Amino acid sequence: MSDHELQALRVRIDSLDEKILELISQRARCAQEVGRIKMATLKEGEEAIFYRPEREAQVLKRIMELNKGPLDNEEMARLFREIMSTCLALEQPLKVAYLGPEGTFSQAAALKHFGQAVVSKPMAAIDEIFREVAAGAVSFGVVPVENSTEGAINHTLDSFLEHDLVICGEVELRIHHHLLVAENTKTEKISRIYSHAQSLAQCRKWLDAHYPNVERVAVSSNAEAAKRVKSEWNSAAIAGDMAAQLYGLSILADKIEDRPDNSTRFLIIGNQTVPATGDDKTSVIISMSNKPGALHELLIPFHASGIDLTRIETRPSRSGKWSYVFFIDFYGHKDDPLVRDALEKVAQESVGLKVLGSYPNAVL
Ligand SMILES: O=C(O)C(=O)C[C@]1(C(=O)O)C=C[C@@H](O)C=C1
Repeated sequence: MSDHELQALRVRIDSLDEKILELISQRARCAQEVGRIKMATLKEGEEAIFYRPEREAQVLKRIMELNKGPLDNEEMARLFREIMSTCLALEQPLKVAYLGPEGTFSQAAALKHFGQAVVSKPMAAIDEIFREVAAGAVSFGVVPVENSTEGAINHTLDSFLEHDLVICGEVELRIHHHLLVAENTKTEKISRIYSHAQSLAQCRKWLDAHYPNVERVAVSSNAEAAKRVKSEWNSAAIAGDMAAQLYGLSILADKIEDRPDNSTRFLIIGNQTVPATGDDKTSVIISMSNKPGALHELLIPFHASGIDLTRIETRPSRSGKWSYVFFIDFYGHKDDPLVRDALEKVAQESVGLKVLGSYPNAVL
């Protein structure tokens, strides 16, 4: 390519950037106006709801449908995710709690779901995230609920039994673990590997093959593991890209998770119910009396209505020895007539039914 052609393309890019800038500014002014209308139309005692997950899901899906490349749909949606995130911050900056410290996969999930313009607040434990949201100190919380390799995150399920919060969204994150070392680590003398117990489990086979005799130490988070390695010359950490960058560690071995599709699903918890988008999921907790065939009976109404269940987990109910509750996720919104019918029947058969929330299927 000649200098002349390069120059011409750069002039074109400058002119396109000017148009994009003008359009983004116009869009931001529209969002400000939306914010003003939301405030002006409030009834007495009502609080303005600026964040609208159902609308955000629609915007992102529409962009993916309209996109003709060369950027792929996910990349394009991610750009719009950030534009919307900054537009929302003009209406009202969102505060979101996640499982800290900084650099955890939970923080990555929060930023993936809400965009970089949120104010994210690290919490020390899952239960604290629930409490922070319940107390109104933050608008939303992001909690891990299941991992494709290791299964349910029981702390999160149990917290739903203790708090009255609503699930307003979900986000799935591909989890790539790396073996990280600090500048002063003697890599041939590593005698200890720190990580969260879940991450150690997700890399078990790799560790057995490469570091069979090295002590594995479970700590409260991957980011905490990364932090510790900074000051120890004989240890390494298993954590992700964010932690590596934040704590200035280098990657000794990358993508060491045993399963290449290793992913974690996170839930967004808050206080606001979300209207239907036409592509939603619902999560419920059901307790049944302790009798033979209880689970079968509970599933009949879902089957009869053709509702597609995506997950069932069982947890001790905490209200009696050997009694259990079922956490069930399925496609559909609680206001869909078919879902409403099925839930009415389930309520009749069960001892207790609690709808944790209906929310848009994860777009990104
Ligand atoms: O449509 C709205 O209600 C808006 O506030 C605008 C907007 C956007 O930028 O598109 C911003 C934040 C909401 O979460 C959803 C959408």
